[in-house]
Amino acid sequence: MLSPAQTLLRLEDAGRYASGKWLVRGVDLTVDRGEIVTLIGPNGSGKSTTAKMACGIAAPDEGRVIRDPALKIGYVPQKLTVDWTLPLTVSRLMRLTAPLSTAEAEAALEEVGIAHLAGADVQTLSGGEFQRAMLARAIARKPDLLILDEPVQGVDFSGEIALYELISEIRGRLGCGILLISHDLHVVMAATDSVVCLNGHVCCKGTPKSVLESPEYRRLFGGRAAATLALYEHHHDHTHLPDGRVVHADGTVTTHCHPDDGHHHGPDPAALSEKKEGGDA
Ligand SMILES: Nc1ncnc2c1ncn2[C@@H]1O[C@H](COP(=O)(O)OP(=O)(O)OP(=O)(O)O)[C@@H](O)[C@H]1O
Repeated sequence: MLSPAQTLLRLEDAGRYASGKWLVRGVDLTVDRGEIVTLIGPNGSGKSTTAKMACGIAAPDEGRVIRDPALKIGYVPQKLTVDWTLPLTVSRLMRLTAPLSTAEAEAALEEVGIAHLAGADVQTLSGGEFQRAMLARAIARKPDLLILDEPVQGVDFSGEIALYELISEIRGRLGCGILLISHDLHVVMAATDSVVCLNGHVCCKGTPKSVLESPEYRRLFGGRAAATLALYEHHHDHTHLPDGRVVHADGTVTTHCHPDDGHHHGPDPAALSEKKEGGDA
């Protein structure tokens, strides 16, 4: 059970195994009501797999994913499988997978600022408009938890800022928790309460402020510490090979990696795992 009423989702040592390899392992994270938790990490580090475990599309093969069965989840996947040869209006996109009243659809489109595009063909939307339509679809049923897998794809820099501001506003209005996946921590930094960095497992985590201020972070990034983007670019102590094996900094090759397997020589993750200090960073 999730004891504090505020905790919406908890992953405990969660891992997913497929095609003979671990896609991600040892993921511990919680999302509380009203909190934005951001998952960052390089390509293939397990962010989407973690998001799928969080929303129940993929079951963990080890560890646990705990959430109230009655929890309403709004999910924006990284990829959408749609037959684009058929015309699809925004209004129809809203109802593709779930029944929705016209009033609910209109209210959600209004909330994300694209009510005027309800009748537009989805293929004619700009990158920012499309992401807003996806967001509208996810919030239409007033979810307790929003899971957004790279919600700023195809959006330019100023559009990204506007979208993250909108996501923060939605969190305030709905009072929901948000699990956000992003490559661009430099923009998302201001809009997140807590950051979890993945590299096949949890590499480090904490509030953006605590991560930026920690000696471990400064040791990792040196003179670039002020550049928040560096958190995403930092040197991981191992590399994942295409066949699923892992090359560690000491040259050892193993079939998998795990924080406790004795091959990891980065900063003590516990030192970065400071609990929320109160207030948004
Ligand atoms: N169903 C699957 N079967 C086999 N391998 C998979 C499957 N799904 C994902 N993978 C692999 O697992 C790893 C993690 O994938 P995942 O999509 O979670 O990474 P990601 O961090 O979201 O990457 P990106 O930033 O590129 O979107 C990748 O190496 C991917 O190729």
